[in-house]
Order: sequence, then structure tokens, then C-alpha cells
Amino acid sequence: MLPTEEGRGLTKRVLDSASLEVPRGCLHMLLGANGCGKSTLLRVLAGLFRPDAGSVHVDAPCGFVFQNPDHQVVMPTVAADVAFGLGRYNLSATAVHAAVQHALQQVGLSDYAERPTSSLSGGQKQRVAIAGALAECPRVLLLDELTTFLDFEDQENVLHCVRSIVDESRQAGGQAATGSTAGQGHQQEPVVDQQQALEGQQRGVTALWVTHRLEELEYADSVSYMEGGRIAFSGSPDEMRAYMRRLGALV
Ligand SMILES: Nc1ncnc2c1ncn2[C@@H]1O[C@H](COP(=O)(O)OP(=O)(O)OP(=O)(O)O)[C@@H](O)[C@H]1O
Repeated sequence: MLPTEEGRGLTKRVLDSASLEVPRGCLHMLLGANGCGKSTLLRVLAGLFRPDAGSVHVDAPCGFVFQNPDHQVVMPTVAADVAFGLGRYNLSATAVHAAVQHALQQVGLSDYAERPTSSLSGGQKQRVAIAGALAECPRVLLLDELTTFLDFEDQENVLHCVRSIVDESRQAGGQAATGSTAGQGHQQEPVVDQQQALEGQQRGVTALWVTHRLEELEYADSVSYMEGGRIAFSGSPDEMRAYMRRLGALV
């Protein structure tokens, strides 16, 4: 992939032959130093940036959660915020309510539906943002440094929450779903339907978690290391720790 970004008349190559394959139904972490292109790669996968060469195959729909929850959680109450993205589908109020409740249950915030979003901690807001993505029954969650602004307890809660989402969707039949054909390009067909929302079904979810914190690896199934716009290494968490030690990191 060779996406470029334009600003003030300049064109810059951010990704260079970045090749990443993520197994369906797993929590894959993407590590790398500041500025190596992690967020840009996520945006390419989400269809927010178009690469000028290469191809992208992502199961649809995919949900994106940003680093700063204050940029994503904007509605006055938790339930209204989680329901926000569902406004583009033709769902009954009953179906929206069921989808919101199910998403809140997945992130451990079932009792928070009527809470003002302004009263939440950073980690709770981040989980509301994840619930908003989950309400649309994504196949892929693209998660961009969600723990950056959180204290240690909230970091653990958010990591645990994402780990549980992947595990539970796998147990709920996600393995079978992962065998289906990958979506081509960025076709984001609206797949939320009333029946699915009412039944609270969640198909297999693949999570791609961007971080630069090595300690978060313990939550990962697999991991890649990015350097200078390309994927330099992919493997298991243990293989990644060994790779990082060879690079001189204290892990
Ligand atoms: N909108 C933009 N316009 C111009 N350059 C950009 C833009 N967004 C990112 N860049 C540049 O692209 C490069 C990669 O940025 P990116 O945010 O993808 O890196 P990153 O690995 O996610 O870094 P970090 O860990 O600091 O978030 C950086 O040099 C950055 O300055």
C-alpha cells in the first residue's frame, strides 16, 4: 500500500509496502513507535484513506474507535450515544433498544444506559464508544490506542472488555462466521437488521488494537510490529517479545 497524505501542498508517503494479514476472530495488536504509520494503516483499513496502490480486504462492516473518547462520545446519555450510529438503519425503536442493551452488556455497562455521558470516567467513555461500534454488529473492530488517556485501572478494564468481546463472539459461533468470504475493498453494507438486533446476535469479531505499550501484549492472540510505514514482524506475543529483546527493549 502506498497511501499518501496531502497537507499544505505537500505529499508524503506514510505507508510503504505495508502488508498485514489478520486471522479472523482474534485480537491482533499492532505495535510501533510514534509516527510509524499505525493510525494511518487503520484508517486505510476503515476506508477513511484510500491507498494509491495495493489492495485492502476487510470483512464488513468494520467499526472504528478513536484514541480520545471525547471525540467520539458526544450524545447526552449513554443509551443515546450507543444508538447514534443506528440512526442510518431503518430499525424500529424496539430493535434499537435491544441492540443498545446488548452492546452495553458486552462492555459491562448494562446499568449505565440513562447515565449522562459527562459523568463517566475516561475508561467508561471508551467502553461506550466501543458499544456504539458494537451496536452495528461489526465483523472487525479497529481500535486506535484506546488506553492512551486512561489511568491504569481504566486501561485494564478496556483491555479486558475487548478481550471478552472477541472471546464471547467466538464462543457464540464466530468461528463458523470467520470461514465466510472476506469483503472486498470497503463495501460497508448495512448488515444490522431488526431480527439480528432483537436477538442480540453477535457474529465473530476480529479486533485490531493499535498500541505502543508492550505490556498490553498479554491480551493479544497475535501481534505485528510496524516500522517506517511497513510491517517489520508478525507473530505470537512471545515471538514478539523475543523480537523486541533483539531490538534492545526491556521485555
Ligand atoms: N493528516 C495528516 N497529514 C499529514 N501528515 C500526517 C497526517 N496524519 C499523519 N501524518 C503523518 O504520517 C506519519 C504517520 O502518522 P500516524 O499517525 O499514522 O503514526 P502512528 O504510528 O499512529 O503514530 P502515533 O503512535 O504517534 O499515533 C507521521 O509522520 C505523521 O506526522
